Amino acid sequence: MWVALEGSVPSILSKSGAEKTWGLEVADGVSGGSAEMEEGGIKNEGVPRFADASESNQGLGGESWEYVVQDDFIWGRVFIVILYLFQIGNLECVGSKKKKREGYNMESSKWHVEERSCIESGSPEIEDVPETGPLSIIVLGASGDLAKKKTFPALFNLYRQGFLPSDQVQIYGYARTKISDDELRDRLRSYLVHDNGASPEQLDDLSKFLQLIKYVSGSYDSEDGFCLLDKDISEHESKKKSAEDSSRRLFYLALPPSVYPSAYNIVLICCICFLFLAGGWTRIVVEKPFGRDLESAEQLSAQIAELFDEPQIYRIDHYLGKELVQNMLVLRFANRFFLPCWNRDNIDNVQIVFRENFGTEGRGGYFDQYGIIRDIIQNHLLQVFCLVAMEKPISLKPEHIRDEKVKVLESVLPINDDDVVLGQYEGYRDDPTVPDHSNTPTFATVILRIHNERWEGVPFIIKAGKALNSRKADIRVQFKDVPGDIYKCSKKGRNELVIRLQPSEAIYMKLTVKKPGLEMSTEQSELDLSYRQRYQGVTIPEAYERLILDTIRGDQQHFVRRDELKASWEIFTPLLHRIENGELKPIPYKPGSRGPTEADELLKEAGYDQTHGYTWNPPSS
Ligand SMILES: NC(=O)C1=CN([C@@H]2O[C@H](COP(=O)(O)OP(=O)(O)OC[C@H]3O[C@@H](n4cnc5c(N)ncnc54)[C@H](OP(=O)(O)O)[C@@H]3O)[C@@H](O)[C@H]2O)C=CC1
Ligand SMILES: O=C1O[C@H](COP(=O)(O)O)[C@@H](O)[C@H](O)[C@H]1O
Repeated sequence: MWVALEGSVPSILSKSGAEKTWGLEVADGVSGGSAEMEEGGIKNEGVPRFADASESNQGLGGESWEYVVQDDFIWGRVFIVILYLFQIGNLECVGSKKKKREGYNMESSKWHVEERSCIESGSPEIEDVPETGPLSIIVLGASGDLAKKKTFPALFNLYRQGFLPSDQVQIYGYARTKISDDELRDRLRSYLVHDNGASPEQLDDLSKFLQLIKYVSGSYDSEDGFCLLDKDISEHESKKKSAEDSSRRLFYLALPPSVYPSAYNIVLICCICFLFLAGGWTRIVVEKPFGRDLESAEQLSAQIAELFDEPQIYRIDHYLGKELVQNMLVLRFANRFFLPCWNRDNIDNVQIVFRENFGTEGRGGYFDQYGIIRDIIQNHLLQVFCLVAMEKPISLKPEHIRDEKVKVLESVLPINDDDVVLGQYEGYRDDPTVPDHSNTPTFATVILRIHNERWEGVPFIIKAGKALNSRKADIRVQFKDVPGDIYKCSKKGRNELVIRLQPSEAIYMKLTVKKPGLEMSTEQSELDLSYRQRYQGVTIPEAYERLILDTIRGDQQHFVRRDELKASWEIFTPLLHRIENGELKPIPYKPGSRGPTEADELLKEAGYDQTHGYTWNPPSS
């Protein structure tokens, strides 16, 4: 007999045969329920759903896993969950609540705002729970690069600003590496404050913050480490909780994506009892790249959807946490200037550009499996593209915004090979972890074309490259020439709105003015909103800091929804497969250059008119 629990899968993954079985072996006697096969995978209906092994859920076509419970610890939890469910009485009711809560119509593959409003009122673990009470932040992969460079520093900054009060928060690092609490703290120290230049106050905060961190060593395919982790979390919760408090568990997967499926399992075991009994919430943050192409991304999405509700899943894209990316919708929709001219009648072309002046630097092995399109374009730049090109959402509700993002992604036409230039910097293959004949692009320019009323005919030129001549990311909206131009402005250059995402955040508008003096001549100048100058003394938060805070607050606006992810992979998968099949080859370029000259030619062909003799320099003070 097998029991499948909604959103909850017990311990121990063991590979099974051709069938995927989410189940938990229990004593005979419980029966009923059914597994329902729907698009994108299996949805568990009702909580819990009981099914014989013979009628267990069918696989998704990929690898299959069987969950088998191995110890009393889990048994205890299952028993408690069943008791709880009987206590609340109506199992069907819970199941339908879940369905509404998810708001995802599997038949049409669409999210429905109406249903999502049920989420707001009907999702106890997301909306109805006060955002107070013990908060456990669990960083899986705590020994890794992302954790030390981004996750823990972001947590430290949040702590310093009072968002992680020590009377509520405990931070856990989890990884296989066998180190002590203090060893992890020592590893992190230099990433949290600079050795020289830290104030006594910072150092004091640092030592208090480090005391909030505990480390648990364990694997993802046995329950030992997890049991320890869970025990610790439960102790923390019972110590810090008062009667009205709820428990909050945030799992941050700072792990290679290949580990995700087994990590979800661990996370679930951690949550199963507490979720039902303590009335708190569990959220899970997953990093990009989420899949390698449409099929693998959908498979990962189906796996995670079997275990968690969409409102619990935070697919992080740190570009969505950057100040000027977050400003994009404000700029577009809160300014009368831009509303009437943001369209094909006025805009000639749009560029979204990411450049780095260093190569893959020790990450060659990882990078070579993905390439620049998967590393930067399919996620970071495409998210920026959505914010530039989407229609105005009905409101600022996360679902309204994400609905518009999906719509514009779905309006992108298939990419034409003539609209692509790929490059690979010379020396990339010298990295011992990169194969000698690697066809992986480290540079790409791709033109996206949108088939809708606003943008028909306007090329969106998306460019990203490593080992180029500078490090910057910006959005460049180039306007058309002035009709009936009496000043011959177009000879000097077109109007451009530039949003400099980094470094030196700025928004500037290139425009034609009269050259000061006695003569009547024109020149290019700019209206310049340089953040450093305009917002002196204001610290711009790090992207991760902002996004982690959003996860604690339960705000999904700046996270990627499942259907967004699918639509983004639909755009790039055919191109990626052509590259993998060797149908498209990267052109070599010199490190420190602008990339292949063919990319500049493509830019010109697309209509971009470069302003010669004009450069914008960020103000020095
Ligand atoms: N690093 C970065 O700057 C960025 C990373 N990301 C994403 O963040 C995630 C983590 O990246 P990063 O920290 O660089 O990755 P790492 O390669 O540093 O891996 C993180 C940790 O995961 C554990 N790990 C590695 N391989 C396995 C395995 N096969 N099975 C179980 N555990 C494993 C290791 O810990 P241990 O051996 O101790 O268990 C390691 O310390 C990835 O999805 C990456 O794409 C996204 C943006 C930027
Ligand atoms: O996700 C990634 O982003 C970084 C660039 O991030 P940024 O915030 O410094 O612009 C990139 O270096 C890395 O290759 C990629 O995985």
